[in-house]
Amino acid sequence: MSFLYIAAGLSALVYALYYYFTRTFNYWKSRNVPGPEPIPFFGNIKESVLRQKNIGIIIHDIYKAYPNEKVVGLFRMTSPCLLIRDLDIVKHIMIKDFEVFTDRGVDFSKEGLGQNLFHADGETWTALRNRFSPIFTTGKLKNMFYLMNEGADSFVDYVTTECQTRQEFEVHLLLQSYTVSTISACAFGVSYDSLQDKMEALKIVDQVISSPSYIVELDFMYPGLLRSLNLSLFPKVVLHFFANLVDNIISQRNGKPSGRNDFMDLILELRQKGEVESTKYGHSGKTLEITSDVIAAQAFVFYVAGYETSATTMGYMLYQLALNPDIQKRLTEEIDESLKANNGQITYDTIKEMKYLNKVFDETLRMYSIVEPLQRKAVREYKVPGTDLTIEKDTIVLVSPRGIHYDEKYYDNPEVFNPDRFDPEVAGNRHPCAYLPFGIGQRNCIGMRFGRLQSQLCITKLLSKFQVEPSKNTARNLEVEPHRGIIGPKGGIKLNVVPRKIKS
Ligand code: HEM
Repeated sequence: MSFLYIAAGLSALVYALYYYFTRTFNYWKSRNVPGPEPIPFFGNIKESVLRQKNIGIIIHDIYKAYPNEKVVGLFRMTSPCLLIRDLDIVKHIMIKDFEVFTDRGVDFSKEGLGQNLFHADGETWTALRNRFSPIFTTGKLKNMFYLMNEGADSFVDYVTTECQTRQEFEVHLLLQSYTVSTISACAFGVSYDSLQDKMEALKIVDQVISSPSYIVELDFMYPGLLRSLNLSLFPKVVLHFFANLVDNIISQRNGKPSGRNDFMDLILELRQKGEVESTKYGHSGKTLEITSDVIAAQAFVFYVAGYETSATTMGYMLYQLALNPDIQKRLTEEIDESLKANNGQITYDTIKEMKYLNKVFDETLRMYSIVEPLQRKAVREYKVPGTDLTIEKDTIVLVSPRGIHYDEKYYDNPEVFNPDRFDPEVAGNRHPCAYLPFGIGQRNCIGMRFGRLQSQLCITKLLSKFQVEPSKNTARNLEVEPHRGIIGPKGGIKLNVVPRKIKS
């Protein structure tokens, strides 16, 4: 008898759980929005939750499966969200109707580094963006260029020494040593004594950030939970690391700019000036005091967003150059000419003037856009233009740059690496939302110019002395790492780095 009770109790529990974890699954059907069939608990992102596929690849697969749809309804766990495929709707959401989509929808505890530009929403984001935009201007970057230059020179010295004993490198990791040192110098004025120290610091922060944590999935299941429980996306060790780093730098500089012109100086300058006038990103209605917490949160986001994105872009770029020697030759010729014309010096302006370098860079990010998918949250009800659909307040909308970048409607033979797609006449005829590696609109990447500059400078210096070639271990079919939140090569990128025979 008791067996029957237990069996009945278990069945009721299973039914209750099944009901709970499928309760929303009629959401898109009832609104006539097409989309893939969700499965209990996981919705449409099971392989991402099980760390078998990167979330960016899953969203790209969904994009491909609905070639004739403007929008597709899907479920991240049990939460409905809408994938936007149509570029005119993308333009409305990201640019024209931005006031409805100011939020990214991953807001969390303010004390837990949540007051950073990437994750903050609402008035905090508006105030932060108004405040911090002035430190990313061309003038400020030019002042910082000397710091990047030093970093690139010491990186090339390091490669030169290493090349005496080996040819093959895992270039993704190698390039991270450069971006970590550059971002450390440009953001915090930290110069480590040796490359080994940099790699150690990188490993610690990187391991902590990328170690398996299911807090993101918790946020998918219960949007807003993290903020209401005052939880952070990041472990305490990361919070303490950045809080201590910032406190030390501020006290070393006596709370004032030191003249290094790095980000920390610029933030301290802002703090001295008091409130900013600019309201380009809207009226926040609230004043934002630049406290140590706010500085630590920006230091954190500049650090994380600054090293990995650029190192990954450069890694993929070298990979494609190794596989396409004609393109590498053309780029090397441009670099050699530019160096010759400028007495061997590379400046901010010479980088900007290297047209082919810029095209190779753009084509790399077309094939390998790093931040996938883009995300916004509707802050109020919204009628989706060109459809009969009205989305509710708090609906998350997604855009798949990778889906768009590999769509034959916008790019012929998208699997082929062809920098000439970015000839100004060709690129100028494309829809403004057909190329989105840095996002688009008012909430696009604030560090775009910094990321381009540090990557292009490093590639220029490296290719002025070395060439890259496939090695016997170079993967012909690079897979995307499923464990990380952004796009990156699974197992790294192995290439031979060979000193060039420079003609005298
Ligand atoms: C190749 C390098 C980089 C790539 C591909 C990249 C890409 C992106 C993308 C796609 C976004 C989201 C934009 C959107 O939702 O519309 C973003 C946001 C952001 N990026 Fe970057 N990024 C790069 C470098 C950097 C660097 C060097 C920094 C800082 C030093 C940085 C800081 C940020 C910040 C703070 C945001 C959030 C902006 C906001 O919400 O207001 N990024 N980035």
